[in-house]
Amino acid sequence: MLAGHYRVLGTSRRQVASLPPGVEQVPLEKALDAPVVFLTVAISAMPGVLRTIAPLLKPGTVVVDTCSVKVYPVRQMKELLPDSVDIIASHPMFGPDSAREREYPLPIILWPVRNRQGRYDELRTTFEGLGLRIVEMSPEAHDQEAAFTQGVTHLVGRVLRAMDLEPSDIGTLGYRRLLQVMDQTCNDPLELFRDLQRFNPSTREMREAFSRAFCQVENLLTPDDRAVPDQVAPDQAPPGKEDSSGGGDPPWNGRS
Ligand SMILES: O=C(O)C(=O)C[C@]1(C(=O)O)C=C[C@@H](O)C=C1
Repeated sequence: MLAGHYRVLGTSRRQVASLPPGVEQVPLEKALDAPVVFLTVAISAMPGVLRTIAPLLKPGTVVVDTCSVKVYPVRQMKELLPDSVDIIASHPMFGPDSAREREYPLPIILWPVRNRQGRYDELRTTFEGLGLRIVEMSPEAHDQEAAFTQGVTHLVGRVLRAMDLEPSDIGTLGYRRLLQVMDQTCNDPLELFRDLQRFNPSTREMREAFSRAFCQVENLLTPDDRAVPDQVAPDQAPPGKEDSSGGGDPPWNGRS
């Protein structure tokens, strides 16, 4: 996204075979010479990466994290980066799969953590120029809201995958959308799922609310359903739906 407008240098411990167009792979020290350094590493890898880069950063550099949770990496950056560098927290609310859809202006969360050089507004304007929708939100507010939006989506996606759901010839539109949620979330590394749930202080509350809601919905079935026979007696079944096999569940269960 940025490569059309800026010189983008990327660094990695391994040689990256297919770089995005316009991105040049360089050694770590050279990448850290850039005026703005984006960290695109796993949430759980942040402390290690910050310790590695801290002594190499030049005064005045702006460090921008892109983690999917915000309270934890912001605390780590404040603790581990030198006072001479500025810090911006960001979370692009899209990734390689979702960015392709582009159904709406893609949102990016931004928050100026330390803005002594005053470059925050410049970055904001750059992202706006790229067509992104800027949402300014504190790390705490982000994590609370993201737990009940992105966090619950990844939880449901992993639960559906654990059920071994498969595409079906008679799949309804809703079912196909469920499979999309499953595929999109499980296409991300398991590490992202674990980190999203472990490092966001609000995801436990979300998972508890999810379990309670699941039980609540199950309970919708119990009291009344006890009055409804599991099997529909042949004389109650609609014409042509009699169970002639003499056993087993009839295909029609009285619900449409
Ligand atoms: O596009 C994708 O593949 C994504 O999974 C992107 C996705 C998500 O939709 O949860 C994953 C991580 C980022 O924090 C933001 C968005």
